[in-house]
Amino acid sequence: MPTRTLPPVEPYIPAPPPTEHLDYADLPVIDLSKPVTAELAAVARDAMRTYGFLYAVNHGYTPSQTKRMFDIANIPFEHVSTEEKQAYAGDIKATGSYQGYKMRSYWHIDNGVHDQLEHYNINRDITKKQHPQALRPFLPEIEAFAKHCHFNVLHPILRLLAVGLDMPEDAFVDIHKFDAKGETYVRFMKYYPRSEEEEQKTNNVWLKGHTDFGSITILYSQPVAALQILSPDGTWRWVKHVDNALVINAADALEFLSGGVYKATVHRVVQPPPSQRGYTRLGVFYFAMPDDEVVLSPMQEREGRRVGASTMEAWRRARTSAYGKSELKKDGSGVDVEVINGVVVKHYN
Ligand SMILES: O=C(O)CCC(=O)C(=O)O
Ligand SMILES: [Fe+2]
Repeated sequence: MPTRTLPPVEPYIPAPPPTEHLDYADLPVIDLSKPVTAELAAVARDAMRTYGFLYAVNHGYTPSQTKRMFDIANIPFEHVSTEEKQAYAGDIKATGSYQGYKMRSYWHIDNGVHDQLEHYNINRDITKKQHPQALRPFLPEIEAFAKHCHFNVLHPILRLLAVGLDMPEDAFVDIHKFDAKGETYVRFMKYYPRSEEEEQKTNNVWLKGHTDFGSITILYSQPVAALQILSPDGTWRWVKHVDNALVINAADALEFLSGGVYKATVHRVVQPPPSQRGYTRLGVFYFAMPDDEVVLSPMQEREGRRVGASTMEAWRRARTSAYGKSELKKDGSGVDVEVINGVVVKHYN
């Protein structure tokens, strides 16, 4: 086979790891090169039942393949003009759909302070939308990346989580088809340092505590400490960077479908520790969700903690439109609450 020369890309240089000692969450590790066995399924099940988070290793990309994806992920932020970004911005709140740029300042965080982060979101069907000029040479690699996430990570994890509930191995896989109508997508995300005033007014919160609305979120581990999860004991703990590992979390749709067994765990993004301040923070994600027409009710008879009954399409549109608006009500403990499609959704500081 002839070897293809890949288009050159400017390297993205990430921040060095933090020098501080941080209180890290102790998350279980799943080795994706191992076959689906009852033992491995039990580890995945217990992780998703208690923490709602786990690490996956040996997913099949070498460190240099992963690094190349981070280099590509930086392009939409650093090599596209503001005018061109605006032309490719998604109308997220009106359409309830993430496609294209989420520009900086689009969301309200707290006390009049808006976010300092940009996304570029790409449906796994990369032909659904046009993309900025600078990204076009890399679309074949982005498409291959989406397939890698879908078939080499998402499906194996979903198989373990189905077996963990004594369901047929493909019960979740069958409602996460690559070619079905749905919004499972790749996200590139860049956070920019904020002013001291913004830090103070938001209590150092960059992205409020939330659950993701899909089934599984896949995050490519990166060195800037900022992601925290709300642990079962009620304390926020940092997520530690593990080279070439994936941080995987359960989200709303999986909680609904599993009758509340798998927890859509609350997580947030805060100002990094002092040794990493002043750096940008680049993220690469795959946000997976069931196919649009799937009804989000328990697939087995179980006592659900939280049960939704809308379709995935209705749920994702409602959650996406609602995010980052300013007029939220606080509950007794100061947490912002809103009711979406009959389900209470909270946003934590
Ligand atoms: O940047 C991160 O580490 C997490 C971002 C996140 O939680 C989200 O985009 O839903
Ligand atoms: Fe999230």
